Amino acid sequence: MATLVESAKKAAAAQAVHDHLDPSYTWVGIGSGSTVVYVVDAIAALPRNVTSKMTFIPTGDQSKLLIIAAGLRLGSIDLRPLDENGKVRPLDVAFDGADEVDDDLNLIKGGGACLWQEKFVAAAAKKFVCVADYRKISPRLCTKWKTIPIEVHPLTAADVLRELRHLGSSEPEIRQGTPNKAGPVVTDNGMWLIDAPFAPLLIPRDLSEESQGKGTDGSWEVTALAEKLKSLLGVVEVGLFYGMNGIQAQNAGLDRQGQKPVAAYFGMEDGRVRVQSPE
Ligand SMILES: O=C(CO)[C@H](O)[C@H](O)COP(=O)(O)O
Repeated sequence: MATLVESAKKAAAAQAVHDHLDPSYTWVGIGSGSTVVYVVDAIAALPRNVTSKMTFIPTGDQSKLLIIAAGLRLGSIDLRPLDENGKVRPLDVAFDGADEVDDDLNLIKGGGACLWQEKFVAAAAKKFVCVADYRKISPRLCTKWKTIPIEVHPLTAADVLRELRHLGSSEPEIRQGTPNKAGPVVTDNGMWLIDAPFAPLLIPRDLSEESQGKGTDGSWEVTALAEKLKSLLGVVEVGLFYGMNGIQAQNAGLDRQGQKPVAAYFGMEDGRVRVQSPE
């Protein structure tokens, strides 16, 4: 029998696919993790004449195998077509899970070690839709999921750990593959992951104009911390999804800048699905 959490994930996935996978779409991003399995199930259950017109772009080896197993057409993020103006055509929609979602739709991702490709796919989509269960809802990031996953080049890991301690992360650690692999987890991109604990992060409305990205107690605002982490030599990507969503970025005339979802779907304990949209 499905557990409460699994039923919640499944309900959220079904609702998100129903609401956001328009039959006219042709390019669809598929994220990573256990919730995305239900997204793929919901898509595979659609009529074949709908899904056969679509190409599915994975965010790593797990989703690549899911797409193939479901009999859907596999594409690759680096093989997107160009539009009539020579610009790379955005994905119509991308679905992915999250480890924590705050009041402002900022996310922590990377619990499944796929964050770099996940961010590339999310940022390449007009609409990125987050699918999760009730455990992921949180007013501020690093409240329930207490560490930020950071993908680093292995040669730089020791230096990045030192820098993280300077930035206020208590005891950042290289993620280990135990018990399935001796030594560090190696990502789909051949990198290592550092899990960096931080005090709960702030969102812009917590701060005054002159705060410069930090609260009076020294806690970081999401964007300020994400940009600081990204600036460290050897950091490939940070598991904070922040800033604008794809639609907001397009409206601002930007390409590939949207990282936040246009909506987060949460399966709840009582069987309902709660939808969180930008305020
Ligand atoms: O970011 C991720 C993988 O890197 C996942 O989307 C995240 O960890 C959520 O996973 P799950 O659906 O299993 O809870």
